[in-house]
Amino acid sequence: MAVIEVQHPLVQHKIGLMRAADMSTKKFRELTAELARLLTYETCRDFEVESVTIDGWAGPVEVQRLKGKKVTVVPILRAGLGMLDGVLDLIPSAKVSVVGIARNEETLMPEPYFERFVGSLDERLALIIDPMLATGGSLIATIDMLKRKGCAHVRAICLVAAPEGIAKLQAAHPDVDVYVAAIDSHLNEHGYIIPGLGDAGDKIFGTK
Ligand SMILES: O=P(O)(O)OC[C@H]1O[C@H](OP(=O)(O)OP(=O)(O)O)[C@H](O)[C@@H]1O
Ligand SMILES: O=c1cc[nH]c(=O)[nH]1
Ligand SMILES: [Mg+2]
Repeated sequence: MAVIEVQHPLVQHKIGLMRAADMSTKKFRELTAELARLLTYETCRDFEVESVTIDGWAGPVEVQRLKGKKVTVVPILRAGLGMLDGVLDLIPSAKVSVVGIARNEETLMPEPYFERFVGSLDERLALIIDPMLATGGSLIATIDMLKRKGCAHVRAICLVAAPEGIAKLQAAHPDVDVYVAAIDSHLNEHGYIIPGLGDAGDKIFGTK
């Protein structure tokens, strides 16, 4: 498993902006979508292309086309929804599978409450999206669900990850690569990432 911390200056600038305490819901949501777009660009870097000849303005021209990779994006409710439009901007033909998981605030265990997957998961790359990888429980539970449905190729895109969650994910699913804007220092006693972003779901939806 690899965790790719994307070092692009735009990514690093925007994740830095997101750490400010006094940020409006509108701004936090916009930055979440922008980072989702930039991280998707990196996540698709190794997608296969093929040469095809088309009619160009000056005659036949050889161009590169994506080799028709089947993708399902998998937002983890709620916060993952904040990244969905950004990902679909770059992969507009992707199907969307939705997983609802709430982390129990006392035990920090993931509590799944919804799942709706598209068909042919065995033929698809699943691209899980969630801004926060903290203990790793929510992401691991989502990968477990996808694999039970026959999905063999999974990647994840997160904005911020904690070392504790990365280690747990690595042990549970060594085949899954994760693209992140930042690997932060540690989790606090409530399971929040430090320095982190705070509660991403609340910030995206304006709750609390
Ligand atoms: O790695 P973990 O320890 O599992 O924590 C990360 C999860 O916690 C947050 O969701 P939350 O459960 O707060 O739900 P929400 O998106 O509805 O706010 C976050 O969006 C992740 O899904
Ligand atoms: O830091 C954290 C940890 C879990 N969920 C969040 O939204 N933020
Ligand atoms: Mg939350």
